[in-house]
Formats: sequence, structure tokens, C-alpha cells
Amino acid sequence: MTALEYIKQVPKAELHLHIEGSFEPELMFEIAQRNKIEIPYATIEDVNKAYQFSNLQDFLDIYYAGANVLIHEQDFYDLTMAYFKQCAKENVLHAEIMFDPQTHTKRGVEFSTVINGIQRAREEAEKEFGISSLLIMSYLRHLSEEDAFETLQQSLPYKHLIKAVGLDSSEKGNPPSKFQRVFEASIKEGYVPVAHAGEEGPAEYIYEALDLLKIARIDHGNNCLTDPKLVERLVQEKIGLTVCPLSNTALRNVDHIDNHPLKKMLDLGLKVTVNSDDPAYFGGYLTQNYISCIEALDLSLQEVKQLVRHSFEYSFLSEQDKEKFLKMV
Ligand SMILES: Nc1ncnc2[nH]cnc12
Ligand SMILES: [Zn+2]
Repeated sequence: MTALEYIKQVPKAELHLHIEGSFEPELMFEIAQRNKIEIPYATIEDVNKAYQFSNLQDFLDIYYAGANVLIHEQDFYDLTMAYFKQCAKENVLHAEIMFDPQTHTKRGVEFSTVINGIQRAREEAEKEFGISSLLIMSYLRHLSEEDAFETLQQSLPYKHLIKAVGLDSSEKGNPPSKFQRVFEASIKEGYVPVAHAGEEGPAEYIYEALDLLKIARIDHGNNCLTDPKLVERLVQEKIGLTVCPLSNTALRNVDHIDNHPLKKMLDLGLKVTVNSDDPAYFGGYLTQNYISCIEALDLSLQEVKQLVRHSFEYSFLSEQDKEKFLKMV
């Protein structure tokens, strides 16, 4: 079997997916119309023109604007269900889904509206497609620590539905240290900590995420490669890295997929996984991310199997569930 044949059919897990980043233009048009909200695009060509990014901030401006049309519980349900339908097509059997409550609560949408819509889709996906999932509530790092504390408070009635907390949005100038106290409080509440680090920001932010936020996994982490001591530590401590190849090229963190460091990271012994980040904006869901890397980096079947194994091993599933899935790969 070739690596390409293998990846298309094998059960796999996605560990880095922003649900707001799976908002396809067609669904955005539909929801905008029913909620009577103007969006700056009339056609798919307009969208394609707008979705040309030169850095993370460029993308975030467009991504937050898109999320503005999400108002009702049904909107969050539709958004999440569309992602699960894609998972079912690709044999993604487990998904660890990030959501950004502040993107919505800042606009006057209740926390309960967001999570109830997402939760209903999760339950249905489990029943209909057998897809397991868990939620990562992400704090927006361009906002204040106080704002994040308020979000933590709002989440408490729904603690049983949320596995982890994350940190996303504009990385440069917003170091992990800004959120040390709110992560401490989140851990006390039982949330597992993760954070975006080393996507655009320096290796120093990865050290901060490890030492100050006590993270269990790093989102992206590519810039660890500038610091051999840090690489060694990540290997020794078996820290999972949720790498997002098509995101990295779309946001110009990597100039071309042929130059993506995924294979190098794997060769160094880093516990890398492949993920889609914001697939509606970056041109591909999970399988396409694998396919692009297989083709550009000439990954072997063994290497792809290793990546798929990592996707379960570095998930937040129970040891028993990990075993169950690993038997299938
Ligand atoms: N790639 C990314 N980096 C930081 N914040 C994000 N929010 C959604 N996608 C993101
Ligand atoms: Zn991300």
C-alpha cells in the first residue's frame, strides 16, 4: 500500500482545529442571509480574493469578520455539524476542537448559545457517525488577562463539557507570561492547558508556555527549530506538537510546502502530528494536509503511520481509548 492510499482510508485524529476556522463560504452566505447580516463578499470569487494572507494578523482580521454572522445556537450547531460531516467523509474518528468564546461574547452572544450549539452537534456526531470529540476553550491573547478570567468564570457551569483551555490569536507581542495566572486558575478548575506557541513568535514563547503555563501540548511549535536545546527538551519530555502544514504556507510562515519542516521535525524525534487549523481558509481539511506533505516531502508509509499513531498517542483520550484506536491504524 502507498502512503497516499493509506492516509485516505485509515482512522485518524485531528488535534488542532478551530471550529470558527471551518466556516465554509457557502454556509457563511446562508447564515448571513438568514440572520440579515451584511458580509463584505457577494461571490465565491470575492472570497477567494480576500483569502490571500501575508501573515497571521491578516488572516485573523478576516476570520473574526466571518464569525460575526454567528448569532443563534442553530448557527453554532450548523457550523460544527458541517465539520463533523467532513470528518465522517475522511474517516477522522476523533477531533479535539477549539472554540473562541470571546469572539462571540464580545459581540453580545451568550456563552451558553455558543457551547449549546456545539455540544448538540458533538452528541449527534457521536451517535450518527461514531466520531468522538472533546472541546478546547481558547483564550484570545490579544485581549486582556482580565477578559480571559471572565471567560473562565463563564465556562464553569459547562466545565463537564470542556476538556482543555488553549491560547490563540495574535502571537507576537502577546507572550504566554501575560496569561500565567489565568492558566493557573484554569488548571485548578481541572482544565488541561495547551497554547499556540512558536507559530510566528520566538522559541522563548515556547519556553514560557512550558514553564509558566505548564502546557501538556503545543499548538504549532515550529519555531522550536531555532533552538537545539529546546528541541532536545521537547523530545525528552515527549511534548506533542500540533503542526498545521497548509496553515503555515497560507500564513507565509513557510514559503512553500516543499520547504515545510514536518519531516525534519519527525526525524529529530519530535512528537509531531498533522492538523488543519482553519481548513475553510487555508485550502484543505485533515487528509489534504497529509496528502500535500506526502507529495511535497516524499513521506514514506512508515512515516505517515507514525504521524497517525501520534495523532492518537498525543490526544487527550483516555489510555483505554487510545489503545482502542491504535489497534485500528
Ligand atoms: N493559526 C492560528 N493562530 C493563532 N490563532 C488562531 N486562531 C485561529 N487560527 C489561529
Ligand atoms: Zn490554531
